[in-house]
Amino acid sequence: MTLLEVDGLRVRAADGRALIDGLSFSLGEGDRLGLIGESGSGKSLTALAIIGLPPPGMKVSGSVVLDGVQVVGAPERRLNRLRGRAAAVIFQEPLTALDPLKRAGAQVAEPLRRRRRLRGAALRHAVVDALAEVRLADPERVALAYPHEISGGQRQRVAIAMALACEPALLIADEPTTALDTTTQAEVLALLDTLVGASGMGLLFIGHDLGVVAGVTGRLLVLQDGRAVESGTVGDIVHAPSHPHTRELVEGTRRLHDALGGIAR
Ligand SMILES: Nc1ncnc2c1ncn2[C@@H]1O[C@H](COP(=O)(O)OP(=O)(O)OP(=O)(O)O)[C@@H](O)[C@H]1O
Repeated sequence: MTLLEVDGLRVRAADGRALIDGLSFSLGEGDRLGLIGESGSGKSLTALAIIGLPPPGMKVSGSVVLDGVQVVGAPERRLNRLRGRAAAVIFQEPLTALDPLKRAGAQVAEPLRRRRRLRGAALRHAVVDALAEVRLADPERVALAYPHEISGGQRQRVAIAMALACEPALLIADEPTTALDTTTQAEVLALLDTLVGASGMGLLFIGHDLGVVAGVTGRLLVLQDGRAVESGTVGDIVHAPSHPHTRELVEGTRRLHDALGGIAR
């Protein structure tokens, strides 16, 4: 079944500029798609439009059907029921998702209470289990910590636990590792890969680094100035990029890998 069908999506700024211009793609249940493009190409706006949360003043048109529901123009009540369950988002900066004034455990508890109707001791156990599932070494301690008391990597794991607690059909990961150091980035990517694989949820993985995006998805959509310029499998795109912008992305990644290889030697 189709989980997400984006058709002719257009997002305009308040001054009328087209920031997303006629974007179309679809994702089936359990599918993975990488949305790749340079900074400002419209990746985050696409994610926000999918969950019906465009920045204030922007005008969205076209069609986004998420889990059978038309998101564009839907009333807030309908969207609220859809968010979390149909699609949950992990943002680049985990502090976007976390409330600085609430302990991590209390924040993970919210979706568990709502989605699985857990209460009391069962809820407390489920919170610790959810934190352990994202490989937090000391889940009891993390549950009692405030966001500023844990590291960036731990915060992102808590944000992932919150997203997964919603048991979404689709996980949208918007540059989830960009703010992390390289080692933590690799660990969090491997974790996402494992958890998404185990749950069978769909994944829309957004990034600017071809090496990172290709590590978790087999299919790519390349975005430039709000338009899709190329799509295909990672193999096709890496070996025979057809659009000049895609060629630049591939060349850029090759140069970086060569340079890093040089340092390692
Ligand atoms: N709240 C906003 N108000 C006005 N313009 C915005 C807003 N958010 C994004 N834009 C503009 O929309 C365009 C696309 O932005 P978007 O954040 O989707 O890019 P991106 O590809 O996610 O970039 P990055 O990789 O840097 O996060 C950019 O030109 C940006 O300046």
